[in-house]
Amino acid sequence: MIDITGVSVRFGGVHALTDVSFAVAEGQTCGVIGPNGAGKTTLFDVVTGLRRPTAGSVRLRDADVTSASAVRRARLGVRRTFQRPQVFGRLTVMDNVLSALEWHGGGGGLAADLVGWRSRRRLEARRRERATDALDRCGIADLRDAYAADLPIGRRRMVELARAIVDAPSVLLLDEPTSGLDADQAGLFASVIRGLDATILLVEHDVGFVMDACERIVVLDLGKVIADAVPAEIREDPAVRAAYLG
Ligand SMILES: Nc1ncnc2c1ncn2[C@@H]1O[C@H](COP(=O)(O)OP(=O)(O)OP(=O)(O)O)[C@@H](O)[C@H]1O
Repeated sequence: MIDITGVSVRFGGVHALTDVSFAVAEGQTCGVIGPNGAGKTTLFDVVTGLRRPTAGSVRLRDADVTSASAVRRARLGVRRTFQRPQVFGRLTVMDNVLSALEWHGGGGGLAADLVGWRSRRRLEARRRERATDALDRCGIADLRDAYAADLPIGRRRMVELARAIVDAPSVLLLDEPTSGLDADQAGLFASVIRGLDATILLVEHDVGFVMDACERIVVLDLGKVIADAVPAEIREDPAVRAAYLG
């Protein structure tokens, strides 16, 4: 589902990633851990199309997307959240989530102008239903009319998650999802992603959360994969303990 083969990224003399290869099977949740500067964000940028690798290839759902734009990957069902939640501060929570459906031809935009008002109203009602469902699942239905800019970071993170899941993503990349969340919110976050029918790649510093939420963990250190195994094995791996877990 996600196939990363021989990916290297250089920034001048810095080798951010060196010959990174691993695959995530359909429906699997795979954690990526490693110390600061290990290359985790660069890897996400390569998978989502924000950065072209210096070498290697990326395949998503059997399509080689190494040279594909971020927009094309989004059309294949790839969604992402960021270390600092990316939401529209001047839109309400509901509009933030609706806008994630808008561009996809989910009933809004120019296409909607071509259909009669009855169909349009039906499509609009369907979009609102889907957005409401995403807000419910993320525990922020009561905040639907609040402006995103007025929310604390934990809530903004849930708005970003609602935006990411509203369109039933096939591939979801989560960059430090629990940062800024309290224990209850992190628990809710874990249960939301567990309920998704998506292949998930997750970067996270909270090792407990990763061990709990992921079926598999890839460990990066200085741009290289130093381990790739199930959580129990990762916990016992001497190289991982030395580099990261301590
Ligand atoms: N745009 C850039 N220009 C130059 N060097 C960069 C750039 N982006 C990242 N790097 C370098 O590449 C390496 C990997 O960085 P990256 O941000 O991917 O690591 P990370 O594992 O996500 O770190 P963190 O946990 O701190 O977010 C680091 O040495 C970083 O300084």
